[in-house]
Amino acid sequence: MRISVIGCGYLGAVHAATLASMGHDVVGIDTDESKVRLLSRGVAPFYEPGLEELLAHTTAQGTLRFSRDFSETSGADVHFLCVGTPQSKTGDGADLGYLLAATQELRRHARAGSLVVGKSTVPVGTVDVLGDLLAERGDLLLAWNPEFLRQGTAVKDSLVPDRLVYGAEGPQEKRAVEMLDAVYAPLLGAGVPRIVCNFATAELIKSAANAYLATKLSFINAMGELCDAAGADVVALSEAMGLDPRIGARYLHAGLGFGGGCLPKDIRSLRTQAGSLGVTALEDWMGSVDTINREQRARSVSLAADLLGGSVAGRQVTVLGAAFKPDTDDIRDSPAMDVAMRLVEAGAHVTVTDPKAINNAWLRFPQMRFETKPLAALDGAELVVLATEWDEFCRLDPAVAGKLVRRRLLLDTRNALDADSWAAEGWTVAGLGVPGRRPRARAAAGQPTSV
Ligand SMILES: NC(=O)c1ccc[n+]([C@@H]2O[C@H](COP(=O)([O-])OP(=O)(O)OC[C@H]3O[C@@H](n4cnc5c(N)ncnc54)[C@H](O)[C@@H]3O)[C@@H](O)[C@H]2O)c1
Ligand SMILES: O=c1ccn([C@@H]2O[C@H](COP(=O)(O)OP(=O)(O)O[C@H]3O[C@H](CO)[C@@H](O)[C@H](O)[C@H]3O)[C@@H](O)[C@H]2O)c(=O)[nH]1
Repeated sequence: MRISVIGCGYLGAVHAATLASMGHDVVGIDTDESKVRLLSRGVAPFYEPGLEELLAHTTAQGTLRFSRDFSETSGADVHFLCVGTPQSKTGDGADLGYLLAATQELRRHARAGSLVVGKSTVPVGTVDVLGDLLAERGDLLLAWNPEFLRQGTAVKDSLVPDRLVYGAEGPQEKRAVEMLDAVYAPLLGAGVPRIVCNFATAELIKSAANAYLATKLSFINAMGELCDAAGADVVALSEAMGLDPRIGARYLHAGLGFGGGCLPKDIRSLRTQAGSLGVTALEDWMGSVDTINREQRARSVSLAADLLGGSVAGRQVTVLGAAFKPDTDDIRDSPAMDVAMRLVEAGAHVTVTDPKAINNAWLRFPQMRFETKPLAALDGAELVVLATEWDEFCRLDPAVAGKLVRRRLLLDTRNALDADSWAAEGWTVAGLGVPGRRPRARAAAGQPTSV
């Protein structure tokens, strides 16, 4: 099929490349000239494992191209809206300005009978607003197909998704579903489940999924606070809980909490939606999830001060990690950068290192020093803070690191390192929710776990 993808950021570029790899003829449209220039050469404008190979292949074989010119959408049968819906500057709701602008442009160029499909994450009711905009044309179809990919595994998540959700309604429903089935034929053929529902349900499925993940994370982090107060160990607690298949171990990893361009803004948007629709229990709930999450950043900074004898002022602190999670260069609402900034504000001299996110971070945070090599970043540190659990940091040799630092103090905010081996090299290791820090227990399948 001929497809246009409007908005080629972390979501759209991956979506465009994976659709092209499935055999579709795809044009990606973005207003950002530098992004379009890079993508057109088959170069990814951000770090996402597997994307560059896919882009290089599909642009070279001619099934994928990029443009700033909206008129290029006129040949497409299906258009995917993938522009940003960031938190609005005036409140916690979503800023729909990019989505409205893109829809208006598309209305001018899309050919009769083509299908407009939203993938951006939106507050419930947005599709109706876009539907009204498109209705002025009278010959375009509309569907909503929220996206669930995660950065860092976005290519795999797009090629092997857990499910496909189609929001479709009214007299257009049958045709919209047929067209989406044709787009996703290889995935459906491989057995990916498909759920067809109305617009409001499709919008809310996406919000609910992110809110649930965030809830799980804030729950375990609140339990971590309780563990700190009670002398218990949240790592063992989480592991034991996660072995119950009704609970599951994923998104139960306690530590610094969640960040990124999705979960934080999406729970705030859901909070606003719940408030405006009078569901105050959910509004309060989302508020608590957000508050607990933010508290992990403050707790980390106060633990850093405790480790340094009460204050970080004037101390040399190395923060391992800038990205909001491993395997991405994205620093949007990054817990790591938040902690680094709070340490700077408390008077510390902060050096940050990250395998991929330094280029995004150094322009925005001139108050700190950046190093691309972790060993160089450790030089002279009085405290090391692990804030993003990149493999490269988890593999650091505590003996080698110990020779570079001034003091062997480690705050592992992700509870990701093997505390025993660091302690064996003379390091004092602290973490969130692990007051009497013990090594992480790893349950072997079928064997009893002792912690
Ligand atoms: N990042 C993810 O992992 C992910 C996953 C699922 C859903 N989402 C949702 O997808 C949407 C996009 O997120 P993102 O992370 O890709 O954002 P992003 O900021 O990385 O990308 C948005 C892109 O849209 C472009 N753009 C803005 N206005 C435009 C216009 N009028 N016409 C064409 N292009 C325009 C921007 O230049 C940018 O490249 C959001 O609603 C987000 O919540 C994101
Ligand atoms: O056990 C865990 C798992 C994750 N995180 C943190 O949670 C945040 C979000 O992680 P993840 O969900 O893997 O990344 P995203 O790429 O933000 O993906 C989320 O947001 C996307 C955008 O809406 C959705 O499409 C995905 O389904 C949803 O997982 C990161 O800061 C992680 O460090 C933890 O602290 N502990």
